[in-house]
Amino acid sequence: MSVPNKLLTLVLIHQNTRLLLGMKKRGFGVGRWNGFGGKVQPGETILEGAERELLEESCVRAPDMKHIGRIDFEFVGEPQIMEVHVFKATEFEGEPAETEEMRPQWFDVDSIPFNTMWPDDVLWFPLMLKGSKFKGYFKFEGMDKYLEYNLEELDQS
Ligand SMILES: Cc1cc(-c2ccco2)c2oc(N)nc2c1
Repeated sequence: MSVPNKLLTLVLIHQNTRLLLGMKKRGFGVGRWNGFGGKVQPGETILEGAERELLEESCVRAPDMKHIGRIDFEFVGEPQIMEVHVFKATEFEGEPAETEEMRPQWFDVDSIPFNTMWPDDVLWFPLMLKGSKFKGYFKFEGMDKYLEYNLEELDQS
């Protein structure tokens, strides 16, 4: 019996040579820098979920966020696939501020702290930064290692 995918969002704010990441303070992915996001709730669209999580986790709004990719994450031994929808924004309203969930910080795009991020990021962040659309799949065994992956850059035309 298969289970439906778990829908999640991930929002990156990329302004010229700087990228806004957050240090996850608790829960899933704690101790890693990542974009802002989380579970899509019943009754909201994926975009609404992305906007809500960005505001909750960083105190900023990004009305121009665009859907740039989807990455499916499977964990060995877990039936439910995490379907992560990635959004990118260049403009934002408000001031990034620490919340219970996240401690925001700006990074130069040439100094992204990949060693304290999810191991898949080093593969798809370059696509995100250059403005590509992409579709990915990673099979994780535990939190620190993926056994398989595929990553496809999609045509913009
Ligand atoms: C397995 C996994 C999950 C997520 C995630 C959780 C919530 C939103 O994304 C990731 O995010 C990144 N960058 N790699 C990730 C791997």
